[in-house]
Amino acid sequence: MSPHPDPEPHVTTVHDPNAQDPTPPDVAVDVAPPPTGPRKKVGTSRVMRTHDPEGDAQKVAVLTGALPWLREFHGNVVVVKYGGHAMVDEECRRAFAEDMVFLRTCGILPVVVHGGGPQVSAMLSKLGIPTEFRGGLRVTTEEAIGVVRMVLVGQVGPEVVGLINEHGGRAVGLSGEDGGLFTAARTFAVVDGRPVDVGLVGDVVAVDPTPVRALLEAGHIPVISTVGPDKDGVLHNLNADTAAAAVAVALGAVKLVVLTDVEGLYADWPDRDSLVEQIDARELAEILPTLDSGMVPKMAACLRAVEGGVTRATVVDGRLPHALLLEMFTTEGTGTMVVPAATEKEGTAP
Ligand SMILES: Nc1ncnc2c1ncn2[C@@H]1O[C@H](COP(=O)(O)OP(=O)(O)O)[C@@H](O)[C@H]1O
Ligand SMILES: CC(=O)N[C@@H](CCC(=O)OP(=O)(O)O)C(=O)O
Repeated sequence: MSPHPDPEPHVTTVHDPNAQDPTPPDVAVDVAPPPTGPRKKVGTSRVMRTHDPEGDAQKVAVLTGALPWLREFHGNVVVVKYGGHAMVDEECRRAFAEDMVFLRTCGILPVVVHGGGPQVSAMLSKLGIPTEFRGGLRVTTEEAIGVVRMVLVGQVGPEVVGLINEHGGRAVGLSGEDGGLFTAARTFAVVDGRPVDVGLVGDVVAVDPTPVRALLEAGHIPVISTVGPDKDGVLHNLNADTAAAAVAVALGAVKLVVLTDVEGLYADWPDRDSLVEQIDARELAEILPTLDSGMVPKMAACLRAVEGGVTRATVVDGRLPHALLLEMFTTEGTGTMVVPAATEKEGTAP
């Protein structure tokens, strides 16, 4: 994998934080006090320091290496799509929550759009309602949409909010039905190049970011559940990748990070040697029709984001604790990064 392009100190972002997303005022984030670390106590009060010059040099390199990225992202929105498959492991859930609090504490504005496909499937099966996916989208009947809403808005959303708050964040949940956030329009899946009816599944055709901006301004971490009404008020099931891309574009995010259960995009799935590190929008658009179902909404979302002005969209392995921090604050990054077509060879902006 080739490294991410080096950040330049003079780099400007496409997004003007002062115009749209004010840097939070001194946000009160209730984080735990810094740990004192494994220091050796002698007697009752004296603490002896062990010398580890190599370890110290590594720590300094990590901290100073993060500086250009901190500068780049500070005051800007980063949309994080937290996939249902990335939520299962306890350690990864904790790491995800810590990462959200880390970003917010650094003055970056994370907005979480959560999935919950496996959790919806589990509930449907518990209720004896058959379910299937076509072209990566759940075929959603009138019976199923109630369950989708119940699971995403009533279960998974509050769980993600609770998780972040347990780790010192101030997350607030909202769904596409709240404050006119999403307007959906019925859409189709594409299977073998042909449109296929999947029932009450919508594309996000309009986003009113006002409620999300209000939460950001008040110092919160918005956590969005992806159901939304169409213009007639009929509730639709929205793929979370698609919705995350729409939110990222509407908020002028600098970055969309999609956390999933695979290292990134494999050009020749399932050949594990074919992991793509970087791909530009033009090439992605070409290969999109050839991809397998799970990756289609994900890569289509990344494409939509960068075509809509988001500087970078990345698919990252959410099973790796703190993969998001690695992706955002190291030059090497991790996962698959989608960049706008025009900047493919430039290699300067982070
Ligand atoms: N070309 C590909 N590269 C990577 N993963 C792929 C590819 N094609 C299909 N997949 C599958 O897509 C899955 C991710 O999609 P999905 O299960 O919908 O994730 P999530 O719940 O995070 O949205 C991967 O676990 C993998 O099994
Ligand atoms: C239309 C459609 O497929 N909606 C998804 C919404 C949840 C989702 O996208 O969850 P993941 O991100 O975990 O896959 C579903 O019903 O499963």
